[in-house]
Amino acid sequence: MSNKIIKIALLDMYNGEPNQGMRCIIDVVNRFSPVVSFKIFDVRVKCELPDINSFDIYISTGGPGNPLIGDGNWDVKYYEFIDSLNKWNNENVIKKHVLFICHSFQMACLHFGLATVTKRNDTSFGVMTIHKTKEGLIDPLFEGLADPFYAIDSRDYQVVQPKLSIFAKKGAKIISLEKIRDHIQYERAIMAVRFTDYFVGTQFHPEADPISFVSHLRNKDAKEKIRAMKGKRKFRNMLEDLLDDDKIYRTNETLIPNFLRTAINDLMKTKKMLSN
Ligand SMILES: NC(=O)CC[C@H](N)C(=O)O
Repeated sequence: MSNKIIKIALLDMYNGEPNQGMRCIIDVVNRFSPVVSFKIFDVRVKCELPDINSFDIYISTGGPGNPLIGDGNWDVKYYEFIDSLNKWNNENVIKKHVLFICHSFQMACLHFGLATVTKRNDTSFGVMTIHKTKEGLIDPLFEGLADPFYAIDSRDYQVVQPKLSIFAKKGAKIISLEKIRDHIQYERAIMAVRFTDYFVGTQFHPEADPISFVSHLRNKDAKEKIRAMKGKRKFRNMLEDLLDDDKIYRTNETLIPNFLRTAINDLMKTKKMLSN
């Protein structure tokens, strides 16, 4: 790995399965290449986790399957690693910044005891509207995004039933929610949480770009499944949403860049402070 100032660890949670997430995350991270370098860790297949002393920023990806179940090995090590990052932040001036995406977000919510994770009645897949909460309106992660904004969602599970007393005790905040579904009696799922000043997570995929979505639809079975699920008109509307500059492109160009910029600025400031 090169000597660039800021080191990013990508925690690959895809369990060896083909996915669009890794390419999209690498694409966004590479926009910061003058100042950052990155290394990938295969958490679920190889049980790989980084050395905490060697990396500044961590992005933990989405992944397949039930977030409540691991193999008793990688999941235990993963949770221990998250605890060690948290402990580090409580004890050190130079902080470790972490972004949890989708599967990792669900696991983090469970681990911190903030909410329940249940299986949805149906798969959520496509371009969704994401609503900022009052806290979300002022969170730097969403700066430059409208309310609501748009994101790609791809999941069978949901984070629901927040334990508000635990949120209050830990200082965690719900920063976005699912769309309001008037005619359906379901609880709105939690779509993003600020766990601490340095840990934040989203249920949706902020890394997704329109190309990744279209590539997924080149698989005939996937396309048919989604078209059947949504109906022809909604499916076509979704394709149109993909081309809109203010929707998926905007989220891709804004959210992870906000996370990285905030983290890089903080790291440069504290590192400089210590070297003075
Ligand atoms: N894309 C994802 O990370 C999905 C998360 C989880 N496996 C679910 O189905 O809800």
